[in-house]
Amino acid sequence: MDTQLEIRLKVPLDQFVLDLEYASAQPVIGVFGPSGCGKTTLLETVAGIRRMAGMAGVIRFGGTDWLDSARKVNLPPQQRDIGYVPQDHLLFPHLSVEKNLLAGQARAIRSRHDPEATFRDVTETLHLEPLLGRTVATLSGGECQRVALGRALCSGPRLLLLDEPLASLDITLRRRVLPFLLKVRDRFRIPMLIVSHDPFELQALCSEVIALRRGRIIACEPPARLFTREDIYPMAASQGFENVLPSVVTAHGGHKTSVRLGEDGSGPEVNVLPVEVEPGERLMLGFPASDILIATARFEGLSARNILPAVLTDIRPLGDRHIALARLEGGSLEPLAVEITPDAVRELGLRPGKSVYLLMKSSAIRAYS
Ligand SMILES: Nc1ncnc2c1ncn2[C@@H]1O[C@H](COP(=O)(O)OP(=O)(O)OP(=O)(O)O)[C@@H](O)[C@H]1O
Repeated sequence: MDTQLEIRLKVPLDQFVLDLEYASAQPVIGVFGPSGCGKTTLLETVAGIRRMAGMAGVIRFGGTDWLDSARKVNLPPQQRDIGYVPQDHLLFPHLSVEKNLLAGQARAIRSRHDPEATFRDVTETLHLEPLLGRTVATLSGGECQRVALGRALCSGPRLLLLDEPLASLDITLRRRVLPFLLKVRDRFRIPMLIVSHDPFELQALCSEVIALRRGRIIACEPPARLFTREDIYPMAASQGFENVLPSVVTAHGGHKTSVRLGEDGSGPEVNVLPVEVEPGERLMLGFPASDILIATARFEGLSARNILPAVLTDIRPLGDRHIALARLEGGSLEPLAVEITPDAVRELGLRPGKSVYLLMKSSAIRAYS
């Protein structure tokens, strides 16, 4: 894959220097890290909104230099072909949804796209048709986020920059708006750079995640691998860690929905509580690391509906617990993180390479359509 985004940057801040070297061809890149580590500064610098004294380096996207301080190149935001959705969405509150979307379109600088077709596509993908005549001031938080995303898309961007796209929403609403982001990713296939402190969102959306600490990259990996690292997991698990896996619905009815894990549904079968979906549709599943049990034998007479053979790939001490990484048999999924006590590790003789079963109650698995 050719490098799409290249960043070599030094930006002096209050307490430290944002100091990065990064190049990637990944389509959807996440930026993760504690508050104040430089995530928004990075995004705003890529957008061309943040222009600070002492800033030096190169930002190149798709072969175009957006910033090259040595050559005194620093394109203004409107020449960078970006769609930027800031944390507080900055919609025009007294204008209708339609006018807000058209304002995005008016900002398009070169028309590589058909603005009317894009408008139709965006409103349909984000289910904005019923809202077009409403003024923004009357919308809910989740609706505002969808409009802000729509406005950014209507400008026909080559790169979407999203700053904590769901952070202003409560957890229930966040999980309801996330599927729209997934639809945007899959429908428009525009590269994205997404700042978020939510490992769930980043696992669901991104192919690669950068972890920052005090302005420096401390890790850069596919999300499932990044969040299960010993130095990242405690940060990612502060509110409980969920393994996120895509799946394809195989059957729906009665008291359960059955899916097969994996983007293409080639992984093992799992049962979840009933969800309003049709066979063939995709579901994003969340498996809380603290709700998965490990067994060394296949016991009979358990109420858990999911008993999946797996192989342990690693066991890592993390403070008062251990995390075991277990690769499910069948398919090519990343290993799942399972929280377990040191006593259980010792008494069950758990070690990398050991074959085990993962036990999951259907009701412990969260499904998002
Ligand atoms: N204009 C500025 N001049 C100097 N320092 C700044 C400026 N803006 C922000 N900073 C400092 O840079 C650091 C990074 O801020 P930034 O907003 O990029 O962090 P963040 O990771 O996005 O945080 P959060 O998750 O809380 O939004 C902070 O210590 C902040 O005080």
